[in-house]
Parts: sequence; structure tokens; C-alpha cells
Amino acid sequence: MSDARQRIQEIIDQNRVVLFMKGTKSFPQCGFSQRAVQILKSAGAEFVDVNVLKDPDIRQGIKEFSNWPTIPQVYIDGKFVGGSDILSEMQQSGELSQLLTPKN
Ligand SMILES: N[C@@H](CCC(=O)N[C@@H](CS)C(=O)NCC(=O)O)C(=O)O
Ligand code: FES
Repeated sequence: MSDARQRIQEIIDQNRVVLFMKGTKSFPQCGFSQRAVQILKSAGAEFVDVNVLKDPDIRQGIKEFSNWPTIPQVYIDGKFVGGSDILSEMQQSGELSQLLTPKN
């Protein structure tokens, strides 16, 4: 396993909700990432942010890991959920709050 792959696996194993993004949740550096932050916040999610701009290996690695070409990327319970468009759709359908509700 590559170093980036291993680090990504650890991050998603150790944190229930993770947003791989450009910038940080307090200072997003792209509108798409900002939208993802807003959606997660409005859903009341506690989440960890990973700034891919600070780490080119993670920026590339997360695309391969998820088989998804763009940032932001959200993981919930170790599973890839999607980018900002998917997050927005799931917010509107109510699926997002369902996913965020702990199962046990
Ligand atoms: N429609 C996408 C928008 C995300 C997007 O287009 N991201 C681009 C620009 S920020 C990207 O990650 N490009 C590759 C890169 O910058 O590494 C979504 O739903 O998340
Ligand atoms: S950084 Fe340019 S669109 Fe995201």
C-alpha cells in the first residue's frame, strides 16, 4: 500500500465524517469546498477537514482511492459519499441526515 493510501485509510478509519477539501473548514479556498463545508455544517455534522492543498500526495491519492476525479470528497463511516453536487442532492432528499445519524 502506498504511503498516501495508508494515511487516507487511517484518517477515514479514525474519523466518522471526513471532508477532503481545498483549504480548511474555517477558510475554504475554493467555492466547491466551501459549499461542502456549508452543507455539512447545516446538517449539524461534526467533521474533520483534510486540506489537500497542503499535501499533493493526498490530493492525488484521494482521487485514486475513491476513483473520483475531483475535490471536495466526503467520507462517512469509512465510505465514500461524493463531492459537493452529490452532497447537495443528498441534503435535499434527506439522505444526508440519515447517513449522519449514528446507527448504534
Ligand atoms: N462538481 C464537482 C466540483 C468539484 C470540482 O470540479 N473540483 C475541481 C476544481 S476545485 C478539482 O478538484 N479538480 C482537480 C484538482 O484540483 O485536483 C463536485 O460535485 O464536487
Ligand atoms: S480551486 Fe478552482 S474551482 Fe476549485
